[in-house]
Amino acid sequence: MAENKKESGKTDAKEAVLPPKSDFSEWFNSIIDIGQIMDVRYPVKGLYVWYPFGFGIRKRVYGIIRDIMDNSGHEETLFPLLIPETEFMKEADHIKGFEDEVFWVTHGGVTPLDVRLALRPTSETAIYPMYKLWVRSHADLPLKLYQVVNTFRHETKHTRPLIRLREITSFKEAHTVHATWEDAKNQVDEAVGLYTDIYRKLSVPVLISKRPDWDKFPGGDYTIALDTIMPDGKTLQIGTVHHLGTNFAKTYDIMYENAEGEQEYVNQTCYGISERSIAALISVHGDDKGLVLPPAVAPTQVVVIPVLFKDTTEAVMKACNDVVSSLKEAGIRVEMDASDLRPGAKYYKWELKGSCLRIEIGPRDLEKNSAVLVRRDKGEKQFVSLDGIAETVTAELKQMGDDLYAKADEKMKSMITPCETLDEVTEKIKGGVATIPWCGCEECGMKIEEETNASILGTPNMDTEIRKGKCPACGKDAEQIVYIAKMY
Ligand SMILES: Nc1ncnc2c1ncn2[C@@H]1O[C@H](COS(=O)(=O)NC(=O)[C@@H](N)CS)[C@@H](O)[C@H]1O
Ligand SMILES: [Zn+2]
Repeated sequence: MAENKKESGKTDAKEAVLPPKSDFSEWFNSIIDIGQIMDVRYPVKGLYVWYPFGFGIRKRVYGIIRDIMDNSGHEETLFPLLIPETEFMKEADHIKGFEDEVFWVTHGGVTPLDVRLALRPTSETAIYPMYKLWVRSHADLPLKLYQVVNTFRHETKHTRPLIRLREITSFKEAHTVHATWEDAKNQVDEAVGLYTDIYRKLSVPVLISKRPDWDKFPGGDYTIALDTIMPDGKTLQIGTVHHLGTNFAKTYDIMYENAEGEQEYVNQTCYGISERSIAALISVHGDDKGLVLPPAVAPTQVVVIPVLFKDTTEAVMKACNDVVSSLKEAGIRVEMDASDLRPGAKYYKWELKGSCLRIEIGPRDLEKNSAVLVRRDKGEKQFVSLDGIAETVTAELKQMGDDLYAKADEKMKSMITPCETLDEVTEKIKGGVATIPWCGCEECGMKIEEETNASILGTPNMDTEIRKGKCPACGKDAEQIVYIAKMY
């Protein structure tokens, strides 16, 4: 699809002006549109349409996710979308957690269905009846499957593209089965590590915490969550890992014969990531000019722009074509922009689209066998030799991914403030995350959330965060701290 031709209905980049990133909410809504990520005009609330450019980012993000899942003993599969009410309504806590959110199919054509079918909000109740048929002995364990599907949740809170959808189009859910509680705990820890690796490849820093009991997954034992801090200081939950214990095994009667020949309930985990991963990378790295995409997921990593003058056009075009071919040979996603746009308009267009590097070549560069290279995140001009340009660019792209992570990680850490009183917390969560001691009892937790009008994300998953102090709700000695923030 030619970029500068006005597509039917698309907001032309020149017309719509991107608000400054400091007005994050408006910036995000605008970048989704003029950055050609998703079209929000689909006539069903909470459902959005991927533009091809946005889908190109999604394809690479989920390529990274699949690569990490496939190389850590998981197998990908696919379960049905529709779940019979009889199966869906089996696990009491799970039902309570999802009954307000589930969409039901009640008719086949004009014929009412004798059993209503749920559109999967998540797939435990589709998968676990099959796990009961598949798991027989400890030799079948561990079973580690995942799928990337669309799921449906009738979200009542404010829906938002990529952040809170009613059709979650990119729901990667893993469901594992183990012989013991300890094996499942080890899998939870492995999954947290895999998610951390995924987000490191997206250059997105994460806060890892154990959710308080009142916020764990419905039907689970405990939940470890990965959050990131968005530019407006609110946190976005971008991954969750749940230890399910034997809860679902007892509900769905999933048993295995142990080495002593006895029947035992299995222990399970499940863990999910959605297109919030894309919301996070767009939000954390973007700037006033538009998208800043980590090279690993940018549809166009390099744009080559010829600087043309009448008498040197042929030589410059040849040099540019040579650069494009050598970068393509090195596996780099490169485009040449030889359109008749003015150079300034070209820079604007490719900066908005988040291409990582711009290479300009004009007659003066040719005389020195060099080119001008400009990195999207830094903006400075570098003069590089045309010799070995593919190696130079490959190294620069790697460096950019590392630098984006380091910069975002430093920024996130600067947005976390240790506090002693709830008034301090209420102040600090306007621009980030507060930490405060907590005695660990639910009543105090509820009181802290109420007084600060914010959420307890949970206790840091790393022991490094131990800080002794007094629980602000009851004054007792507290051995742990909690993260508190406004959440999306
Ligand atoms: N409405 C939504 N829109 C976009 N992403 C969502 C939405 N609801 C949840 N998510 C994302 O999906 C992840 C997994 O969802 S969940 O409810 O926490 N966990 C599960 O459903 C478990 N079955 C693990 S797959 C969440 O961490 C969150 O990042
Ligand atoms: Zn307390």
